[in-house]
Amino acid sequence: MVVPSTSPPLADKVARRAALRARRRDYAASLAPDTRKALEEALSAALEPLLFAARIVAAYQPMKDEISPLGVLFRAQALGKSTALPAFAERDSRMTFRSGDAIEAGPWGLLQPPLSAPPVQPDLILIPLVGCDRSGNRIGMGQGHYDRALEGLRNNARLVGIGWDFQLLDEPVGADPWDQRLDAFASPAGITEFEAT
Ligand SMILES: Nc1nc2c(c(=O)[nH]1)N(C=O)[C@@H](CNc1ccc(C(=O)N[C@@H](CCC(=O)O)C(=O)O)cc1)CN2
Ligand SMILES: Nc1ncnc2c1ncn2[C@@H]1O[C@H](COP(=O)(O)OP(=O)(O)OP(=O)(O)O)[C@@H](O)[C@H]1O
Repeated sequence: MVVPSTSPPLADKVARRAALRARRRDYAASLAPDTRKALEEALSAALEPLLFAARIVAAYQPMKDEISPLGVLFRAQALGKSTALPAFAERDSRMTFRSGDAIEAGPWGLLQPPLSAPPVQPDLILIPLVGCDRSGNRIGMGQGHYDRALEGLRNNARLVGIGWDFQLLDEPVGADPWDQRLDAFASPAGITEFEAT
C-alpha cells in the first residue's frame, strides 16, 4: 500500500510553489533595471486610488525577485498616510505590523522597523505572494505568517496581493482551512477585484 507522506492538495501546493518561485526568479532576472522600474511605477499608479480611503497602509520589504511596493508606500506617505511593515522577534514568532522605517535586520534576512515601535492595525495591507487564483486564494512562502497575522486584521482591512502580472493564476489554488483569501490582486497591469463569497 502506498501511504502518501502528505495530502494531495498540500503536495500540489508545494509543487506549484516551487514552480512559481522558479518562474518568479527567472522573470525578475530577465528584467532590465529600467523595465523593472517602469513596472514598479505602474504598480504604484494602479494602487494610488486605494490609498485615498486608507489611514494606515502596510506593505513589505521586497526580496530580490518580488515586485517592490516601496514606491506605493512613498506615495502613501506623501498623501499623509501612516505606513507599516512586518516585523518579527524570531523566525517563528508571530508577525506584527509596525510603523517606522526598515532599519533593523529581521530574522528572515529582511530589514524591518525596530521592535520598540508599537504594533499597528493597518486598514490596507499589500501582501507578497508566490501566486494567487481568481478567487483570491494565495500561495505564499509556506510559513503561514501572513495567514496567522491576517486572521486578526482582516475584519478591518482590505487585503491586496501584489505581484508581477503572471502571478495571477487562471488555474484554481486549493484553499486550506487556514488560508486567508485576498480581496484583490494588483500588478503593473492594474487591479483585479475578487468577488466576495
Ligand atoms: N518580502 C517578503 N516579506 C515577507 C514574506 C514574503 O513572502 N516576502 N513572508 C511571507 O510569509 C514572511 C517571510 N517569509 C520567508 C519565507 C521564506 C524565505 C526564504 O526561503 N528565503 C530564502 C531566500 C529567498 C530569496 O531571496 O529569494 C532563504 O532564506 O534562503 C524568506 C522569507 C514575512 N516577510
Ligand atoms: N491560523 C493559523 N494557525 C495555525 N497554523 C497556521 C495558521 N495559518 C497557517 N498555519 C500553518 O502554516 C503552515 C503554512 O501554511 P501555507 O502553506 O498556507 O503558507 P503560505 O500562506 O504559503 O505562507 P505565508 O503566509 O507565510 O506567505 C501550514 O502548515 C499551517 O499549518
